[in-house]
Amino acid sequence: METRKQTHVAILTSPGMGHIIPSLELGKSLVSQHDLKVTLFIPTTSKSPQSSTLHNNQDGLNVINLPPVDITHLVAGETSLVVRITTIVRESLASLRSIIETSQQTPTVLIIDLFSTDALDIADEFKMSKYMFSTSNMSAYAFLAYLPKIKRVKNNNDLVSRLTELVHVPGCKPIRVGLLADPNTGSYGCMLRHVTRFKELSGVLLNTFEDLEQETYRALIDDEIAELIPTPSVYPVGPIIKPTVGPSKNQAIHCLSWLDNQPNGSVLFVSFGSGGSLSSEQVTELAFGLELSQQRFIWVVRNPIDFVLPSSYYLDAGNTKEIDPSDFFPDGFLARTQQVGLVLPNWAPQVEILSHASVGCFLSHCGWNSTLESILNGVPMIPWPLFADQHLNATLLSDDIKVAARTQIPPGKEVIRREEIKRMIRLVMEEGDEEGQNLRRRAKELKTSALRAISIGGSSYNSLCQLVEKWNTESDSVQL
Ligand SMILES: O=c1ccn([C@@H]2O[C@H](COP(=O)(O)OP(=O)(O)O[C@H]3O[C@H](CO)[C@@H](O)[C@H](O)[C@H]3O)[C@@H](O)[C@H]2O)c(=O)[nH]1
Repeated sequence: METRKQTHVAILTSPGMGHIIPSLELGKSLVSQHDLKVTLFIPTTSKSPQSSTLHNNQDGLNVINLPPVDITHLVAGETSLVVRITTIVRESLASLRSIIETSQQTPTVLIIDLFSTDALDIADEFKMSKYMFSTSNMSAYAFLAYLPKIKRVKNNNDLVSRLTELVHVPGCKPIRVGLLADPNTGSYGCMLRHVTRFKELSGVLLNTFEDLEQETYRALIDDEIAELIPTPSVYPVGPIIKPTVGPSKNQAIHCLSWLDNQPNGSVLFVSFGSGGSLSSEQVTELAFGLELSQQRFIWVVRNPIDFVLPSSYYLDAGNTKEIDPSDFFPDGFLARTQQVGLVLPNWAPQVEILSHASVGCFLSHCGWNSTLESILNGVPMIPWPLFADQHLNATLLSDDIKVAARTQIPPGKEVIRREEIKRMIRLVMEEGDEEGQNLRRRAKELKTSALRAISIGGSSYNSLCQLVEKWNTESDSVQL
């Protein structure tokens, strides 16, 4: 009997670990659980980190780093990250097209991410079905899908005032416009261009699960509301998170063995995602806040945004030193906290840390991957949003899902003071605090419900099966 050819799915992610990591995990799961053939395309620049760290050792999954593109002349002076990322993707499309054109088995499905909608033209050319993998939460997606419906503004003054305007996306909690798409930056127009192409998609895979965002999910599948939010079919398929990621072995062993020696639930993990940095003043306050809280901690530290490297750094020929926290920490901080704290420069094996029994709380910038990783490991959070969807995620976690402390982070660029940081940490970490107990209980419940969603027969598992079946049927008919 002739065996059917595996369905070939292409995934195009925009560069940035927050998108690459979940896209890779989606690819792995389509290969290992659903027997598809997957090619993941990653646009790069000469400055891109080597994604060989992304553990690709699976038959059926091909990870292709597209040739590096140079966008410096195209975005000179442009500060918007969204515009930069969009440009990198757009400049990589010629390479993507030629790889697809010459591939032995043309993919029948193309899954893009939010910043890759320009690739939909290639999908049209090669008659591939068009899907998007949204790496953020469902409310963010609903908001973006609704964006074209929001009345356009006339001038710059209007733009500024709209930052704080509440948008009532049907069926969802009101969202401040500026939280997701700052109309004062180039990102707004660029985002609008991406979201107006959502209507071309056959479906959107969301890295979340039904039980986590029930209200929004109901709105998105409600026929009446669908008239108002121009969105294709949605498929919550998450949490899709990575099991491990690229730290050097020594670093992993060191921090994990340090955790082995700490009591259960006693360590606060502090990290701001793949690119988040604080100001020097804020780093100082956080250091003192940690010290005042008298809790154990692991802190993944980056050079502060406004930090000027010491002159010795430039004088040192061939300097490979990337970061030395003692250059910017308060005097004596490392010595005073060495019995209780571990400072890791730049990067840590986050998932391993979060899954360790000694970790009791995650102080996080609330990137959606970090959020899902915390949820899947039953760890309550202290939200410290910095940019993009993170404020929205933080509100969701504190007010709706109730797995994160309610923080009093001042609006704008104000600094969070050490006393407030100490208060938040103690609230979650100390045994006796009722609010902390509730958060820990809720974190356990969510872990159970997240695990249920991705297990065989669970809502996310079924959603993905439904899609795969559709893709297989379509692919079979192409091959006939
Ligand atoms: O030291 C580190 C730091 C990060 N990570 C991993 O890197 C990923 C980071 O992703 P995320 O938590 O989502 O943060 P960002 O990198 O900031 O992600 C971008 O993309 C996300 C998904 O769209 C958005 O929610 C964020 O706001 C946006 O900044 C996670 O898997 C982490 O486990 C590590 O393994 N070690």
